[in-house]
Amino acid sequence: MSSIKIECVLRENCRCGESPVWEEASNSLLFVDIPAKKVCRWDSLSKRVQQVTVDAPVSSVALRQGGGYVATVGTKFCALNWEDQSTVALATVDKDKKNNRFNDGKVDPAGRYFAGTMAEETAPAVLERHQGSLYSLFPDHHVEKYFDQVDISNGLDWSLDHKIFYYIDSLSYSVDAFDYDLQTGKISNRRSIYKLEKEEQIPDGMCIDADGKLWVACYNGGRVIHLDPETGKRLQTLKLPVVKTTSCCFGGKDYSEMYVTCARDGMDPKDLLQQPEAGGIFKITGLGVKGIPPYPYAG
Ligand SMILES: O=C(O)[C@H](O)[C@@H](O)[C@H](O)[C@H](O)CO
Ligand SMILES: [Zn+2]
Repeated sequence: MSSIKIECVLRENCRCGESPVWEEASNSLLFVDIPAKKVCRWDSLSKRVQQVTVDAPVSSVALRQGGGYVATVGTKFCALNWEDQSTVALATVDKDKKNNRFNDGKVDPAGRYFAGTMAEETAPAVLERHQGSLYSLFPDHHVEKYFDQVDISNGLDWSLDHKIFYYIDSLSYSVDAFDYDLQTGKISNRRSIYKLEKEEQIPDGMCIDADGKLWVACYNGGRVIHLDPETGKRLQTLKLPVVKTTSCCFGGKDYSEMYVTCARDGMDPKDLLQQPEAGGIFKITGLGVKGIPPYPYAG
């Protein structure tokens, strides 16, 4: 019998922590604080955090084949050199939409960096609707656009056989699936596989586990829900002591631990007093399921 343990391992006071990614080579968790324009790297052994500050909101980070990282900064896909703290733009999207920025992003099993955009928020989940699009940066640095009319482009991952792409547009309150062609990176046949219940609030970041099941962080819901994408059933709910849970990934030894990010922005002083760990990094152990390593960007 495994017993689930949920603990805050880092009190980072992120305004909006997001995009947790495990880097096995350094035993570290990478994540971003979007409005603070920071990419952070928490060493799970030394418990120290390093950070790189960039010049625009940074909404996701990913590993890069051959070393270093890639990140979505403002409306740019960028390469990030940790040593000299420099970023180099690889491509820019939404040039005609000055109020847009990237949001969540993740690399597909073939090494393409997928990320979507949204209009900048005036308050959490308050924004001009339908301004976002979903894109991917191919290894040769060209960008493909999949669709527009997105509200808040969020969680994404791929099935273990690479034949399905899972995607969340937060304000649809739905987890969607597409058929996925790994060779071409094309998506088709969009359908909903899970509609959130009212108390689950807003679906945000997401990851897949080694059994092919999904874990979805629920913003304002203070939880991560465990979904079976084949039956559309919720299998489990993990409740956290913070309400603005934003994303999750597996990491640690053999990817047996789950890491969860969360936000502080949008909380009033009373809530912040009651949730002193808001904006921190949570580790969940004893889930009895493992994750899979993140794919590195191949360009
Ligand atoms: O992290 C994100 O995905 C958005 O940038 C955040 O602002 C919130 O999560 C969003 O408001 C919830 O819908
Ligand atoms: Zn998000």
